[in-house]
Amino acid sequence: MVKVDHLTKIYGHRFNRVTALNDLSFGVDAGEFVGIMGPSGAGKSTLLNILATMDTPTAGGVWIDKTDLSSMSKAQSADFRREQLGFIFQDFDLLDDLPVSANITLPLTFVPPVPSDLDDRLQKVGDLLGLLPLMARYPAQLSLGQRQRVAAARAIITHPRLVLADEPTGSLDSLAATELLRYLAKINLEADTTILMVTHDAFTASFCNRIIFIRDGAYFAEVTRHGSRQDFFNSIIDMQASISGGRRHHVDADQN
Ligand SMILES: Nc1ncnc2c1ncn2[C@@H]1O[C@H](COP(=O)(O)OP(=O)(O)OP(=O)(O)O)[C@@H](O)[C@H]1O
Repeated sequence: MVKVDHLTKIYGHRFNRVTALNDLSFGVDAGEFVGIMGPSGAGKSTLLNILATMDTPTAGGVWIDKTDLSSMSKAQSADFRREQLGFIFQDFDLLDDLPVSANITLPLTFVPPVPSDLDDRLQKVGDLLGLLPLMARYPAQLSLGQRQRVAAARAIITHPRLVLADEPTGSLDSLAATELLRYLAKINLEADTTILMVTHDAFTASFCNRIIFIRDGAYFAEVTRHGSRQDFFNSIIDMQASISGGRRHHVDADQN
């Protein structure tokens, strides 16, 4: 589904060069919920920007469902972004003047023709994300967690091949974060949506099926969930400790 192939991104010129991504390769299968972790400056945002077709690599390439991102013009990239990708970012980006329902359907009403099954899709994502009672409200009348669920609904109403999430729980308290993560796991399972999520947080990452760790722009290691979420959480903490050369300390995944 996603192939990141020897991806390198160098910013700046000559005396001021920063290698943000350094020959990074990995793959993601359809239906996976993959987390990307790594220390600050590891290249996570750079990777996400390239996957989102917002930036281009210096070398190497990315394929999403057999589409070579480098083969597209700017206009094609914009269409690809709108039609094939869904985005969930930390600061929701909802339009204050539109009710929840119109915020969710925005990616489908923005560029005509509006699909004939718009109401049906709205009903389905509203149901999936527990938003049906909130459809007539405006963003200002929602909690932060509810707003982020609206953003998640908006991200999947187009039936994207891939959802890219950047610290989606960053603005939420732990209760709202847990709720959102349960919904993301549900989207992954029930809507059969492939999700790639960048996060610093081991608790957030423990809702994924697999975590890819990057350091200094290069692949470092990965951890796959086999047993309980608590075990997976502990493995993530271990790997975070080893990536930063520190010692591990386990805490309870549900009290983090
Ligand atoms: N536009 C840019 N120009 C020059 N250097 C950049 C630019 N964007 C990022 N970098 C550098 O590239 C490296 C990777 O940055 P990136 O933002 O991808 O890391 P990150 O893993 O997302 O970090 P964080 O966890 O702190 O958000 C860093 O050294 C950063 O300073």
